[in-house]
Amino acid sequence: MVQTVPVTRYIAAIDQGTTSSRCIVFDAAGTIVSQAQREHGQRYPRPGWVEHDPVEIWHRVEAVTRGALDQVGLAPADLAAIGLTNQRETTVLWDAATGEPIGDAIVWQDTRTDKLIAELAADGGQDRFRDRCGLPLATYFSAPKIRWRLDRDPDLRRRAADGAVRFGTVDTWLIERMTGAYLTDVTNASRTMLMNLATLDWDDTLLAAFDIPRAMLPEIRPSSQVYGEARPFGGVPVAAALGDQQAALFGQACYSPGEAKCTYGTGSFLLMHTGDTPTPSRRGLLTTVAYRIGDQPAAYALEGSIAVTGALVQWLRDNLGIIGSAREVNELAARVPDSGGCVIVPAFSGLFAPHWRPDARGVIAGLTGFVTRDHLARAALESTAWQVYDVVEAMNAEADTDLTALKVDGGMTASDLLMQFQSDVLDVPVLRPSVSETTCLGAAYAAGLAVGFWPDLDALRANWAEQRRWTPRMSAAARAGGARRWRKAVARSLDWTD
Ligand SMILES: Nc1ncnc2c1ncn2[C@@H]1O[C@H](COP(=O)(O)OP(=O)(O)O)[C@@H](O)[C@H]1O
Ligand SMILES: O=P(O)(O)OC[C@H](O)CO
Repeated sequence: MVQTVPVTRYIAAIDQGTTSSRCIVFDAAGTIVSQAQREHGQRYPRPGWVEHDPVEIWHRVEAVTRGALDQVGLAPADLAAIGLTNQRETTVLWDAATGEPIGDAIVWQDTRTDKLIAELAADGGQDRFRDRCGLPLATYFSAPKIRWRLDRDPDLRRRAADGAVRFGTVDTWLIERMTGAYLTDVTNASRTMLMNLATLDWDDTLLAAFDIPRAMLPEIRPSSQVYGEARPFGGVPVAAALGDQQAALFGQACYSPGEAKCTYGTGSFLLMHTGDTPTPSRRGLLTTVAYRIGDQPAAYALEGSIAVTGALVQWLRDNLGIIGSAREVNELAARVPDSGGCVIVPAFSGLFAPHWRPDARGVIAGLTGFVTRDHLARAALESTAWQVYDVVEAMNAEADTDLTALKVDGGMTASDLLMQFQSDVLDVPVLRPSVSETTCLGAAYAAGLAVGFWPDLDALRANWAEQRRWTPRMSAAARAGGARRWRKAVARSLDWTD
């Protein structure tokens, strides 16, 4: 019998995130073979504005992809496919003929569209488009960012209507650079506020409400499908794209209704798989597409998006200087048994899920002469857990079934204190997998499925292994007392801006 020796044995996943781009090469067991990472610049031209240079992002992506291959002496021919995952909602415009960006990308955190959002919400309320796109009116999503650009440049609007200007989320921008194809994956499209969740196509009512021409939008495609050949990387098939939070859900093998993960980074994002029909939310969660594999029906998720979690730790480091590194927050917090009655609500850019209150601003409540920087460090970590608690409460009520365990990933899961406190306040086990790079892993899985590198979801599920588990230790009375104090602090953060 003649044995065939496979010549391509790896999948590369590119994760283009808010602060950095990374590329991780995985083998068939889902084990990391190599990785490279590079940061890109954050531009803050005015208060509340956040921009990225799309060309710089592309150069970082090129560099990390080559870097990850070079580290272990791999050539593009050793790859079966490339999978892409990306920061979501961030809005790029470029010239259809030249491919050159028109201005910088407007990042998801940017709040310049707050007046436009207030005007749109004045006519029908914040939830007026929820039944179509699953999202509340918020500065977070792409549609208001596109509209802001078109409103300020009549010539741009005219060219956009003629198809001479292209809009894309970061997946679209990078896929066009790699393959020449102009398309978006359905999970990214579901974050624009322009896609209808039922038809999975651009929605004429939403396009009219935001005054955005269809001619400037890409074709919506499944998340796992060969899109084209990556010309700068030896023609390897680009075979998946997913928003980064959906990719983490996929990498955590949450393939059945009720399975959930939370990714703790700059912000934190909890997604629960809800099956193959969209579940509407009446409690401030987002209804979003989880993934779509080829021509199979799409899977949907409920999402609780929290804008500021790890960013608060960075703020303690960079703005207050009470810690020298993110890791140090744990050393301070561990010196005290509790936060000394102090509660931080880090509503730096309003509160996202489940409150959606752009008028909120950060507060430190309960200050007394007793409170030290150790208590502040502890309160900072606890604020992450309480924000996730709010989202889980909404999720339980919405899904009509209580979460029984939470899979976690992301940079903040390095904090043992936070993970224990999270398990305590949620009263469920918190599980961290052996491969913590779930975002890249999810993109690799989706690409691998498209090219037959992995046969099916069962094979991917078999790769998931628990590395660490935290179980609840807190009394019900302590949990209830903490929740009460948290709710009072949240109430004090509201109605701050005019
Ligand atoms: N040991 C730690 N304890 C607490 N927070 C941490 C720790 N290490 C990193 N962080 C926080 O986690 C975030 C980085 O996580 P990461 O998953 O890389 O984020 P992102 O993908 O959003 O850039 C930073 O905001 C940092 O403050
Ligand atoms: O790039 P991250 O990890 O900060 O994720 C950003 C989210 O996709 C925003 O919705």
